Order: sequence, then structure tokens, then C-alpha cells
Amino acid sequence: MTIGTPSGMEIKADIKPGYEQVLTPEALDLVAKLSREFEPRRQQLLAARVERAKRLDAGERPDFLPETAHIRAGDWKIAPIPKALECRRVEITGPVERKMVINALNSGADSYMTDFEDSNTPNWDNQITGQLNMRDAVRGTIALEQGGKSYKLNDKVATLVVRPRGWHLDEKHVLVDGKRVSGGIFDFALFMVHNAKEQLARGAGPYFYLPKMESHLEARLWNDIFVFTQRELGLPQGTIKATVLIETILAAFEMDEILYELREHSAGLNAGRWDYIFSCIKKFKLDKDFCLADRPKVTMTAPFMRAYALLLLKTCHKRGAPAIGGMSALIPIKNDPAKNEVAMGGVRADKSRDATDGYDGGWVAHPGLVELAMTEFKKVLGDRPNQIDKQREDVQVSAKDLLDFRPEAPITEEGLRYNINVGIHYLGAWLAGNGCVPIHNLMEDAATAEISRSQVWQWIRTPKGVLEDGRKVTADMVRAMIPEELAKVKAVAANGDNPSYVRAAEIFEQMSTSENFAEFLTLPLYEEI
Ligand SMILES: CC(=O)SCCNC(=O)CCNC(=O)[C@H](O)C(C)(C)COP(=O)(O)OP(=O)(O)OC[C@H]1O[C@@H](n2cnc3c(N)ncnc32)[C@H](O)[C@@H]1OP(=O)(O)O
Ligand SMILES: O=CC(=O)O
Repeated sequence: MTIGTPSGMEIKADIKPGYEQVLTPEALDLVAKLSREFEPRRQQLLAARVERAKRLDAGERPDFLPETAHIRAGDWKIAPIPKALECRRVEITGPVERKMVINALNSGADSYMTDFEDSNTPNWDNQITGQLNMRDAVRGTIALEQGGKSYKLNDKVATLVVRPRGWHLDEKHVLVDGKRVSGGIFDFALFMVHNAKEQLARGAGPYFYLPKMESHLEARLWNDIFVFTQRELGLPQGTIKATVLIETILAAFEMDEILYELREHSAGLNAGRWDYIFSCIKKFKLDKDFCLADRPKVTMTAPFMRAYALLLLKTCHKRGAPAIGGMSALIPIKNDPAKNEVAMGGVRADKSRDATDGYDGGWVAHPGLVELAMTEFKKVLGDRPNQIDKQREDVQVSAKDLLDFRPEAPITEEGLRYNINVGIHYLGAWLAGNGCVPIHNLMEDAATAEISRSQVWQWIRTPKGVLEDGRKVTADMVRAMIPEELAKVKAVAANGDNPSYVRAAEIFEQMSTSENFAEFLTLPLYEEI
């Protein structure tokens, strides 16, 4: 079917019946206005990332910014947190798929981060049906009959928080004045037009998670978009609240500044650990001294991760902001109680450490983890909704601590094969339209898969990329392993005979062995869907 679009806008995608309900004139008009107003700045900021990356590749090391020392030293706090976001002990996350939206809202978690980003393949249908799901979820009417089961919302549901796409991703199906619009602006604008007022009427509000930012100037862009949108929609300034994922090494040096930019709209920070590890590999990929051990060895207790987690906590609480812990990738293991107990022990330890440190809540990947995580936070919080009053003045984190990249060993053949296997499996699932999959009993999404593929790229290039048994990791070694790992993937993956896995193996080989490092794996993948 065809729909009307604002002057200068083109939609190059199928408008299936029902899509017109979210692709309304008002929503598309806001997309067009935001694009015209802010797209040049998004492009400038993306160009600034490229320039910064060149300097890092040439050996520059990040540090706290001298020009914003007054902000770090200043005595300021973010605006008060709305009631609906005061208590976030457990936040469940998941792709914006209808059944999962219902299950997550019903999961017993305090809040639910619904994901248009890393756990979702951003194909046109997923993005638009996701918006339809959001509209129905906000109004409490979302329901589904599937597999002989009826799904509908409970009386009490989690507070909804939405993660739009990051600044790097376009929405290629929507052009304004001949140029692709930002994926994040598209997701945000549609959600705001259809839901913000309804959410306010129901005692909550439009709440967001903002991914992958690299600087406070990127946060300023979101803040300006919020101000503009609130004005356009006639909402009081400060209505929108956003939690920023600190998931790049560069953002870790600007946490105060990011909170400051968003101070009228801030709902705190989250330690997005998986993308953070990926960002460290990406930013120091050419540093001959940088090399991390096998992926499973790089945990939250690694020196650089511990420093980051504690600095985030201290920074948030100093500014009256919630500090939300990240995601343990462990998920319930079916049909193996012993292995499941080990996995649950891992999640328990993760949440216990965060709660004891002072975090106000943390992420879980699966409804089966909500109660367990809640128990760990309640042990520390008791009846309190959060522990923002727990100031961590004892924490001292320097630039050197943030850059203390250990452990470097072991790097093993098993670890290399694991990365290749996960990379192919995830890319194949993503191309087939599923952005989050269980692989080897772990949750894998774009962020975790980025670690796998970037480690392989880096181990091939760094002199430190040497296996425990003395063999250097090489492109030929990786090329030889790819067909072997592809065969293993095809044997276990859901729809393993889907051609997407063969294509995934080709892309994985290209990405890990080519001279150029792909900035995000989802960028070339997006051109394939
Ligand atoms: C690094 C980051 O960016 S983290 C944030 C992004 N990642 C995520 O959000 C992870 C989301 N999690 C998931 O997608 C899934 O849990 C997976 C893919 C890891 C595992 O999925 P599955 O193997 O299908 O889980 P499983 O079969 O145990 O599911 C059991 C039930 O729980 C539901 N479920 C599982 N995870 C979730 C979730 N996160 N939200 C809502 N429902 C869920 C399933 O839909 C299923 O429902 P049903 O019984 O009504 O059919
Ligand atoms: O988005 C979260 C992460 O851990 O990465």
C-alpha cells in the first residue's frame, strides 16, 4: 500500500497492512523535522569519531578532558528522577518482538529495556512491527496467540524503557532530501509521537536507553533532540528521561560530562560491559602492547573492567543518578541441572558484586533470572528502592586504571575457535532476522559477537596474538578453521541449513582477515538485508 509522506521524504520499503498505523503523517513529520535539524550534527560527530580513531591508531591515549575539568569539579546533580524510575533493581532486556515484549513486561522485573538495537536485527519489518508492539504495550492491549498459548499483560508490569539504535546506524528505507535518516532518530520519533502522552497519562513517561556514545557532545545531540521534540509535541521540558550506556572506552573518560549534558533528562548510567570490551579492542587494535586473553577470561573482575565499573558507580551517585549494572551473558540451561546451577551461580555472583558495590540495579537477559537477581539486590537494599545515597568517595580511579588491560593470557586454540564459531553463528542468525540467540548456553547479541570477531582480527595482527602452545594466530589459520566451525554451527543452529550461515562464514572471513577493520559488524550486514 502507499502512504502520504512529508515533502522531501521517500520511503523505500514495503508498507504492509497495519504499518500505516505507526507511519502516520505526524510521526513522519517529526522524523523529517528532526533529520533536517540534526542530521548534519550526527554526521559531524561520526566524522569526529573517525578522526579520533586515527589519532588512537597513531598511539594517542585517552585521558580526562582538561576543557571540562570545571564540570567534573562542579557541585551539581541531575534533575530528580520520576517515581516510575526510582526502583530499578532488576531490568530485563530483550528484542522488541511481540511475545518477548509481553513476557518481559510480565517477568516481575522492575523495568524492561526493549531493544531496537543490539538484540534486534534492524530489518524494516522488525523495526515497524516493534513500533506496533510498543504502541500496544503502552496501552496495555498487547496480546498474542502462539503455539497454543495465549499471551496478555498482567495487572502489574515492568516500567518500559526503549533503546533506539546508536548514532552509527541509518534507517536506509527512509530518506529525507535524498539522504538516509538516522536509525536512532527514526526509532525515537515514532515512539515519542505514538506513546509519550499515553505513558504520561498512565503515570510513567517516555524513557530511553542511549547506546554506544563516545563523547559528551554525542550526549548533547540527544539532549537537543529531546528539547526540540518536547517542544514539537507540547510536552513539558524534562519529560523525557534517558539512561546512557557507558559502553565505549572514550565515554568512560566523560561520564560526568555526559550526565551534565543530559542533566534535565538523565536517568543515570548503565555499565554496558560487552560493548565496552569491544570498544577497547577496537580503539587499541593497532597498539602492539594491547592484547586481551580468550573472551571468557575477560570478566568484570579484570583490572580495567573493575576500574570502569567502580568509576561509573561513584560518578552516578555523586550526581544523584542511578547506576545500573550490566548484563551477565549467562542464561538458564535447559535439561542439564548441574550446568544450570553453575550458570545461576554465575549470575548470582555478578548481581551480588554489583549490589554490594553500590549499584542500584542490574540487567538480566531472561525471565528465568529475574527472581534470582532480585534476591541479590534485595539482600543489600532491603526495602529501599535504590542506594543512590551510597557515595563511593573511597573509590579512586585514574586514567591508568581504566587503561590497565589485563588479562593478556591465555589465548588458546579453543578460544580462537570459540570466537570463530560464535561469530559465524551470530552473523548467520542476524542475517536470518534474529538479533539475539543462545550459543553455547550464553546470550549472544551484536555486542558480544563484536568481541569475538574483533579479537580474531586483532590476534592475527598483534605480535602478542600467540596461542598458548606457541603458534602465532594467522589469517591462514583462521581461514582453515572457518569451514570446520561453519559445519559445527550448521549442525546446531536453529534452521542451520539456512544459506545465511554460509554467507555469514564468508563475511566473517572477510571481516577478520581484511586489512581494514569494520567499525561495526552491523554496518556491512545491514547492507545485506
Ligand atoms: C550486551 C547487550 O546489549 S545486552 C541486551 C541485549 N540482549 C538481550 O536483551 C538478551 C535478550 N534475551 C534473549 O533474547 C533470549 O533470552 C535468548 C536468545 C538469550 C535465549 O532465548 P531462548 O533460548 O529462546 O530462551 P528460552 O527458550 O529459555 O525462553 C523461554 C521463554 O522465555 C522467553 N524469554 C526468553 N528471554 C526473554 C527475554 N529476554 N524477554 C522476554 N521473554 C524472554 C521466551 O520467549 C520463552 O517464552 P515462552 O515460554 O512463552 O515461549
Ligand atoms: O549493551 C550492553 C553491553 O553490555 O554491551
